[in-house]
Amino acid sequence: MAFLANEELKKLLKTCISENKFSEDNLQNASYELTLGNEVYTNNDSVKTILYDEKPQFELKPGQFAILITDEIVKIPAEYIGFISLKFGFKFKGLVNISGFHVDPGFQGKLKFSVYNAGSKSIILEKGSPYFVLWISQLTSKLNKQQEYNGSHKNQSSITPDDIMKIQGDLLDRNTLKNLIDENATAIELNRIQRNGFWLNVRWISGIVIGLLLTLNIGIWLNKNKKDNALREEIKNTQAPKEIKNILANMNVDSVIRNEIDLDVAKKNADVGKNLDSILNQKIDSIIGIKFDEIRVNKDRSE
Ligand SMILES: O=c1ccn([C@H]2C[C@H](O)[C@@H](COP(=O)(O)OP(=O)(O)OP(=O)(O)O)O2)c(=O)[nH]1
Repeated sequence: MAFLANEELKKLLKTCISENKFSEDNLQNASYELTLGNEVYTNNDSVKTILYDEKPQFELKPGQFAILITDEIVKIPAEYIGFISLKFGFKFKGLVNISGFHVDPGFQGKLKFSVYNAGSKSIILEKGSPYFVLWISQLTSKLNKQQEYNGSHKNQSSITPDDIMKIQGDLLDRNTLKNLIDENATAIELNRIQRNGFWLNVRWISGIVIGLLLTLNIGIWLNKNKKDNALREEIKNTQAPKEIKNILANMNVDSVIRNEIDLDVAKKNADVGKNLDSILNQKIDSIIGIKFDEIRVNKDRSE
């Protein structure tokens, strides 16, 4: 068994590459370069893509699978065997040949390649460009008719629905995974920011509410204190006996609040020329009267 060199290869392939598609230009270093046909299928698509002269290219994104098919129909006679591969230049870009590497004696048809872009960038492929390499080796003896290839790939000429169904679907390749992780990380970050914002608002609002309540309470307390002081001042200035004044001095304004209202009424109803002191005294007198009675009752009880 020996591999055919350029001259033998040329002689053989002139008849074994059909439709006069053989070109001497494609003979390279004891191999023949096969070109990309007009069909391609990538795993994210629902159907295959037809390439034509106006739109001869397609993009194979990182992490995508594709089925490629040669333009040439190859026939391998019964005393030969073929070996196939991708050209190094495209392998170097990350294009990996997943499919097999041999062509059986007796095979006839277009060759299909299942490829994967393992690189980090998209690979652009174009109809009619030479991406595949074919070597042919001569067997030690010719196979008989029964031994020749007669399998399911005989006379394959296009990418079939069955081929498509075998690789169809989104794959969780590293780029898809990276995108998913990035999207989730962004969603989590947004969620965190929103939650922080919410609690920040809650803190701000509670701070404001607590501040307002404190201010209100302090205001009420100050007002009450002011009133207490005013009442004490009134008591100090009134004509009541000293003993009563001393008792009243320790009283809280709350305990005389009703009288305070009476004082407002008294003030309102007072004649313009009437002395305010006498009005205040009126009120204090009424307090004194009540408290004095209470004190007396309590005193009587304790005695
Ligand atoms: O990457 C490849 C490998 C093989 N072939 C063709 C040539 C080969 O002679 C034929 C059958 O190959 P193989 O016997 O490896 O495939 P199979 O799926 O086992 O075939 P079958 O169903 O005919 O037994 O398919 C391709 O088109 N592409």
